[in-house]
Amino acid sequence: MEGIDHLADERNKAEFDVEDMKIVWAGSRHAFEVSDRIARLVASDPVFEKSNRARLSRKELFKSTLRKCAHAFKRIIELRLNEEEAGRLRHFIDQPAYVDLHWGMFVPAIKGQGTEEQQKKWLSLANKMQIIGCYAQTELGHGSNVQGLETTATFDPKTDEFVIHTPTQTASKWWPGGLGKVSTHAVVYARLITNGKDYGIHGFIVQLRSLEDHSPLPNITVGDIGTKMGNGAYNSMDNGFLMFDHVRIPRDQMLMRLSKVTREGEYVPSDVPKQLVYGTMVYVRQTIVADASNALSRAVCIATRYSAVRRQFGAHNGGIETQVIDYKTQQNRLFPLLASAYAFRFVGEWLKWLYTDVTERLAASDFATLPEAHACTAGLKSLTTTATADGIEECRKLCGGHGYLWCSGLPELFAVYVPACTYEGDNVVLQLQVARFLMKTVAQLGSGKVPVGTTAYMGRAAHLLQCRSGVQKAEDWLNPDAVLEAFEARALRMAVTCAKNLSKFENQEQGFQELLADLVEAAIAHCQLIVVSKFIAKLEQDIGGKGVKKQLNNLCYIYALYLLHKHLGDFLSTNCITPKQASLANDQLRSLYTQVRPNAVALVDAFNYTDHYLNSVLGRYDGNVYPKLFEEAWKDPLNDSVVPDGYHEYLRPVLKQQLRTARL
Ligand SMILES: CCCCCCCC/C=C\CCCCC/C=C/C(=O)SCCNC(=O)CCNC(=O)[C@H](O)C(C)(C)COP(=O)(O)OP(=O)(O)OC[C@H]1O[C@@H](n2cnc3c(N)ncnc32)[C@H](O)[C@@H]1OP(=O)(O)O
Ligand SMILES: Cc1cc2nc3c(=O)[nH]c(=O)nc-3n(C[C@H](O)[C@H](O)[C@H](O)COP(=O)(O)OP(=O)(O)OC[C@H]3O[C@@H](n4cnc5c(N)ncnc54)[C@H](O)[C@@H]3O)c2cc1C
Repeated sequence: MEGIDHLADERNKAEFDVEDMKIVWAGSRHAFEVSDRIARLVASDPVFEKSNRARLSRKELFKSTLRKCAHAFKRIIELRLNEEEAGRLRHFIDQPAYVDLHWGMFVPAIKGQGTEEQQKKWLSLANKMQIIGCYAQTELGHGSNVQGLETTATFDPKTDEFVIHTPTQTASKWWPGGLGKVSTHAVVYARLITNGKDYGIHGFIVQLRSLEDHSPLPNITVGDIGTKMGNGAYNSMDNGFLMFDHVRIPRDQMLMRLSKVTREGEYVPSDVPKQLVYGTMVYVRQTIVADASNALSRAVCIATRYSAVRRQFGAHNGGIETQVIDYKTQQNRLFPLLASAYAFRFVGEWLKWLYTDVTERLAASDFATLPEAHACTAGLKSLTTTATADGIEECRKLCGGHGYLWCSGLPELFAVYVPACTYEGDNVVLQLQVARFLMKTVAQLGSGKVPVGTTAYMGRAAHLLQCRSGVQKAEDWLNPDAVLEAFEARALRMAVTCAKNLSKFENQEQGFQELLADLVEAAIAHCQLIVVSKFIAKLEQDIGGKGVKKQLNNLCYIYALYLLHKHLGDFLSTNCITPKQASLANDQLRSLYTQVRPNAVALVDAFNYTDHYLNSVLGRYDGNVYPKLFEEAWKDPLNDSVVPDGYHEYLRPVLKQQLRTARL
């Protein structure tokens, strides 16, 4: 059976050019070529083997992670990989590690918040990995409430130093990745106190461990917070705790790009918005949105290929059974996830553009778009990670019993991914930031201030608050204007209803707390509109390749109509559509599923994942699932011996006892 492509028939059915779709998925030919080359490089290197991760103890897993990171760094230098290639290498190695935080948060925090002088000093060390850093913000007692952090950094003018201190147990840093066992340095967020006054949260570079023997420096207590969910999974990461007992650092280790403390201890506030101290989080949230499509597409690739291989029922007169992918229920669960993977890809591309744009504006002292960038990164991070975590679990169920096996690749993917709903901002807390932004925008309607960017639609409130959908037949739901109008009207009406209910409260903050659940739903409606509108905007671009645009068109409308169906209560209760129009949307959705069906396997092939990266018996490119499931089963340590360890001590006596009792 080796060498046979069990999915060849599926691939032959495709009505578009997969190679062209690969370019669209990657973002450009260049991006495709880099990813393809680096993925193969990783797959062919035995050090990056990962198929046995679940069987390693925590210590073995951690050591193997250190080995992989060291080997990766060696290869990066040997092959002179540039920043983009090195990033892809870490991505395809696919093992959470301290390097994610070093490159993903420590370096960006210094870039964003350090002065030029500080950048020169610290980045030259960090870029060569002569120091390794992490991002130490969250504490045992506070994560979401950043303003509630307790760690203090008190300026001592006598010695020109800050004294970093953990005043209570709840002030201990708790969670930072890479902190537990690896980082030599951290950007520590602490309350800045000078001349007896508390100036709130600021970032400080603090050395934690000796560069000679790696032992913690005096008055620093540091360690790993313990094993996390799932075998393998995120346990390769040393999330840590950290306590300071009056640790002294030079004044120039406060990150001083935004605000400063002078030699005399005078606090010089920033002339830019103080929220820029949160800049690293905005950056990372943007990368997490881009990453959501990676995780979801991976799960969807496994579930789609397996659904084409798997057959149940429907055989007549000894014929073959039905492929489970042909059941409409399977399609109704799987294809919206396939469409979501593509949708998140394109909204991720757009968000990257928005982030670059706001960064350029900030450099030119234009802060006008900062609130929108914060709302978009927070809201889309929340929306895409929630949908991806739920989507991975749905893919596991789509694979039936075998999906529950570790070798399906899905349990580990879920366990690694699901904390994305919490880290970098709890998903509910983040949607509430969007809600605050929306309430402000609604309050300004009619004031002459025209909403722009992702809230531009609110400027058409007069129309959107009273319009009725003009859809009369199922195909009308393929009209972008009809879809956009329905999503815009729903989002606006939900936001306006919240604003009206809010206005009934004398105390606005009290009202906000009372209406939290409705506000989150309004924020989600706004974020879903963004994703739908960016997918539609993508279709307006010049996309070449045989049949590619047609497929993307189908996926776009599956995404939109699936959301409409899922949130029908919103659309009906806000009178944006009628029950008849909802039913027509459903008819159109079923028709789209039929059109996507012959292309499904090719649409996941377009992700161009190697078998190494997928690490899934069910998602193998060749579809040769059953013999490989047996191979994996035989590898399990329980099958090392025919009679298990413990038989003589614990099984035999029980069996014998039962036998004796039966004879009596
Ligand atoms: C790291 C590698 C990345 C690679 C990713 C790809 C692969 C991923 C795979 C694996 C890697 C995983 C790595 C995980 C690492 C995880 C790291 C972390 O979790 S770090 C810690 C993150 N912590 C948080 O996110 C905390 C959440 N809380 C907050 O952000 C804030 O406190 C808040 C809840 C948003 C605000 O609280 P509050 O209302 O108290 O606000 P204030 O602080 O008083 O501020 C009020 C005004 O400021 C505005 N605001 C708030 N945040 C921002 C911002 N970021 N930018 C701009 N403006 C902001 C807010 O809107 C208020 O405005 P006004 O109303 O006053 O106008
Ligand atoms: C795997 C992982 C890696 C991490 N890595 C890092 C790292 O590298 N560096 C770092 O500094 N931190 C890190 N963190 C910490 C992470 O950022 C926080 O856990 C996260 O911000 C959530 O904060 P919390 O734990 O305080 O949750 P809490 O705020 O305690 O949330 C608990 C519950 O309360 C709800 N809630 C809280 N506030 C409100 C509110 N205002 N309104 C309504 N509901 C609310 C939440 O929705 C949630 O349901 C990591 C966490 C994890 C899980």
